[in-house]
Amino acid sequence: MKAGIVIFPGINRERDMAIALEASFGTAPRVIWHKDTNVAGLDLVVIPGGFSFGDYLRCGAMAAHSPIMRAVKAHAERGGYVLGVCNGFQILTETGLLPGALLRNASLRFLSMDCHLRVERADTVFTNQYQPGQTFRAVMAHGDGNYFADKDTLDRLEGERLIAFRYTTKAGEVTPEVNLNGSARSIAGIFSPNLRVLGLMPHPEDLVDPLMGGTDGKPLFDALAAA
Ligand SMILES: NC(=O)CC[C@H](N)C(=O)O
Repeated sequence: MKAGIVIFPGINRERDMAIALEASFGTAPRVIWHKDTNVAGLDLVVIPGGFSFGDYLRCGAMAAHSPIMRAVKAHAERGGYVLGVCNGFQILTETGLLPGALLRNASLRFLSMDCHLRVERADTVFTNQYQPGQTFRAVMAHGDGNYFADKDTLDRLEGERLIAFRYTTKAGEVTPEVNLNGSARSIAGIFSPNLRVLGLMPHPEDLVDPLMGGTDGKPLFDALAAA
């Protein structure tokens, strides 16, 4: 699978994402500037985290209108893979590739800390190297990670099994105490209906090497590399 990373002004997590992808894929991802207009030849488009356009207006709202996003949308409509992490997830919701929105954290504070994610389904190209129901450690670093969608959308996401990850305790329990940003139904990440677009707030790329303090995020990149 050939991967590329899209960069917008203010994005700052592309190096970490490139290192994580290269460690699993064996080749460096293509780097694409937001003013480019095509993603031809790529199987996977990754939108990394950061502060695109300084988080002005709303996180991800301006990036969603960059020229490259038309090509990313067409790529997704053709059945291509897309991964959005943190600001990347926000950009995917603003683009309409994933439903809902990421609101200001319930505490109104920027949260920078470890969390545990429960794997809600492990039969996807992104998650098949985890076990269903398994928890893994990830790092959150965001001001606007409070996932919101209306009740019908949340019911549909649950009914169609499109919730990828939930914030839980290490033992896998959903509790309000560990849903630190206040996300609806403790949702940390969701899939598109064809399971080829994944957006999540915490950063799996932060834990892909023992030198980083853990490798809990590596199975996600290994799974993509093996697809
Ligand atoms: N690490 C990130 O991508 C942060 C996303 C966004 N700037 C926020 O604070 O919510």
